[in-house]
Order: sequence, then structure tokens, then C-alpha cells
Amino acid sequence: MSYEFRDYPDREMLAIDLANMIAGELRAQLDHSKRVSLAVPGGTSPGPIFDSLSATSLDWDRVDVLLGDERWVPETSERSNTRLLRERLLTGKAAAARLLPLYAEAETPEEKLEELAETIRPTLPLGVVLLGMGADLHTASIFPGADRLAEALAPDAPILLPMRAPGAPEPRITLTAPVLGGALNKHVLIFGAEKRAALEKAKGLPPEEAPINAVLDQAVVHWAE
Ligand SMILES: O=C(O)[C@H](O)[C@@H](O)[C@H](O)[C@H](O)COP(=O)(O)O
Repeated sequence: MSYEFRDYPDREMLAIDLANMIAGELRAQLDHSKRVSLAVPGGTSPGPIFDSLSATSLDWDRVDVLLGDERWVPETSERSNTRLLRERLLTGKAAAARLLPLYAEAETPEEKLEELAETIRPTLPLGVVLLGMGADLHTASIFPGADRLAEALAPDAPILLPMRAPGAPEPRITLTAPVLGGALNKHVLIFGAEKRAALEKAKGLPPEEAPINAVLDQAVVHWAE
């Protein structure tokens, strides 16, 4: 397993460079495909990258945008990743992109799992994936100690799985490791000394303890303090 580690002087430079890289990869893929897919994380880190990307010229009307994972809450919730996407990525030039939802109104993710997975299936393999990571080494909603961790890591995992974990305050829905790891281009975004040290310590750990390891091969990790 090998990945590239890029160290940036600050978060602003990282956001600009990473958005440029992602846009370049999407453009290159659009030269050969009618449509391409871009999967992105929620959480607190990616906002500035979304701002930069949404202002970038690209054939956005040929891009399918989806989340790597979603908290099972409606868009009215401050915790909704879809809400973040609409506010920060699917705006400006990128408003022309198509959003593939990872949430639909229902009590539990189980009720909508198949339906949501079917909208994603035609976009596989994913073109570009951007992932976040927690200091506990989770990525998307593949958490250490989660109820369906082993299924999400299996080579024959389904596209989507519901996930409940001690580290997650609400039920989640997540793309699984083979779907995320099978993307043509992969990027991981991490900020701060704690996450950098955690990633360093993850070396050699099994993916059950360090789920990030299941998607890191050939990825570029982008880090700033
Ligand atoms: O819905 C989510 O919470 C995410 O997609 C999750 O995997 C996130 O990327 C990491 O937890 C890092 O989150 P921060 O960027 O907030 O540290």
C-alpha cells in the first residue's frame, strides 16, 4: 500500500491546489467519458475546497456529485452533509452538476438503502473521490467499532451500508470501502497535528482498527496545520 503525502504551508493554499487538482482530473476524465462522478466528504474540513471548486469552469452539467457518507438527518438539520453540499459546492458554476442523494425521508437508512444504491450504481467506478478522516481513523462513515464494519470492508461489499457507531451521534449511511477505494483518483483531506500523527500511527494496522487504510492505496493525502 502506498500513498503520496502533500504538506501545505496553510489551509488556504491547500484548498486552492486541491480544488485545481480535482478539477483537472474531472476534465481529463470528461475527455473520455460522457459523465463523471465526484464523491466528497461532509464534516467541517471541506468547505473551503468546495468554495474554490464551485467557482471553477468545468462541464459541470456532465458531473454527478455525491457524498461519501451522510448522517441520517433531514436537510433542515445543521448536521446534514447534503445541506453543506448545496450551500458550498452546488452553487456558482457547479450549480449545473447533478446531485445523487444519500438521504431520503424515512425513519432509518435501511428503508431507502436499495433505492439510493441503484442511483449510484451507473456512476461506478467513481471518477474522483475526496475523503475526510477522523482522529480515530474512520473515513466516510466506516468507523472502528461500528456495527457493520466487517461488511463495509469486505471485497464484495454492497455499494451502500447503514452504519451505527459509538463515535457517530446518529445513524449513518456510507459508501463501502471497495467503492471508495475503487475510484480512479483518490484524495484524503486532513488538518492539524493530531490527525497527522494518527495517520502515521495507522501504518501497518489492519483496516478493522484503521479503516482509512482500506482506501489509501494510490491516494494523495493533503495536509495543513
Ligand atoms: O459525515 C462525516 O462526518 C464525514 O464524511 C466524515 O467521514 C468526516 O469526513 C470526518 O469525520 C472528518 O470530519 P471533520 O472534517 O469534521 O474533521
